[in-house]
Amino acid sequence: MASITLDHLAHAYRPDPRDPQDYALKEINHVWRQGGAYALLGPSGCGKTTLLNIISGLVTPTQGRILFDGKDVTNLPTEARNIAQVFQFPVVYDTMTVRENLAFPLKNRHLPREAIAKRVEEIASRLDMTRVLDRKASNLTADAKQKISLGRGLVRSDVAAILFDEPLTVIDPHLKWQLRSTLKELHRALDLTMIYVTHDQTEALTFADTVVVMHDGAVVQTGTPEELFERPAHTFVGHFIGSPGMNVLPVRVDGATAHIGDVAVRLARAYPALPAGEKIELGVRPEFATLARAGTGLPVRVKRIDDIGRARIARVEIAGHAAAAMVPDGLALDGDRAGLALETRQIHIYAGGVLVPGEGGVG
Ligand SMILES: Nc1ncnc2c1ncn2[C@@H]1O[C@H](COP(=O)(O)OP(=O)(O)OP(=O)(O)O)[C@@H](O)[C@H]1O
Repeated sequence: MASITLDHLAHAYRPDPRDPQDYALKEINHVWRQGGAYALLGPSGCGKTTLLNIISGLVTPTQGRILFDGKDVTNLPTEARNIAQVFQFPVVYDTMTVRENLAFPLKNRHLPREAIAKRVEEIASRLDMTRVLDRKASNLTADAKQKISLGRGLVRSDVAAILFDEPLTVIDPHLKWQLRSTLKELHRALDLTMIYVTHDQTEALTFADTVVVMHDGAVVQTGTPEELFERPAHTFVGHFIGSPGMNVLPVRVDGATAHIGDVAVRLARAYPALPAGEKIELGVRPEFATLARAGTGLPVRVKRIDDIGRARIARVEIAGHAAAAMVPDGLALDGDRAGLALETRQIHIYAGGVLVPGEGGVG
């Protein structure tokens, strides 16, 4: 295992990159801690695979260095990096048994027979594959084959890191849920550095202690699932994480008051120095916005109410802008007029999409 440092790393596929848009991966500085469980989360095309390929050595970055435990590996090939990888689709030897498949990476490293047997049994048991250990891989389902791929990634205890690239794509939805928890348990038990690439927020948030969110080739936030939820560093993170995502409303801010059209909203902090020329927005998650009787809180019009099982969500309009809010049990509405109560401390202000910390704590 190793800590992995990305030092001023950037990558452009075109040979003559000039401006930021030419980079598939914009400059990133990051340390993947030894033993950490990380998710690399972002929509299709945001640069996740490019970054993963730089870590594994399949792509040499245009700029910057990559260090494993302080040693520069930027120009080392994949074989010299001691990385395990699990891809979207199964990579297994069909003619071998499950046991032989799992043992293969260890045999290659010339581990003693007893050590191999013990480790294979352990990994098979954790993946619930003990019963099929002596079956040929070719006779198994796609799900089971992908479990073998996961096992082959996990079986070596000496790897610098395990990289998972959307590993549950081919897995049946029911089993997917179970495997997500299994991977989390395996991380705790095996003490390996794991980097899990996905575009699925549920997968990222269940697996990772730290989530690295990417958007348009750049890392927009690195944090725990709680931090991403409670303090999105970018409006993209607010939108992308959460269901429904964060409300983002254009505002004019005057000290510790935001104005959404002619509706004034009191803020917990003051914003005396917002950059001129940037779009200023207020962000508040629906979970911190509660519908109330008309005449209390901020005036809104209710467009519709969606029942999403665990909660009822009101789709409202505030000063002409759409927003979502929670509907408390027992609230009786009179027509489409209602009030909106916002949790002041959970309101964030963004300039050009980026969180502005604000000053002091008002109220
Ligand atoms: N070999 C390549 N040559 C040129 N451009 C590439 C190459 N590979 C990726 N790109 C471009 O780089 C950008 C980032 O792609 P990348 O595959 O890293 O994103 P991703 O987040 O992994 O997306 P996906 O989940 O769809 O694979 C995209 O605009 C893509 O078109």
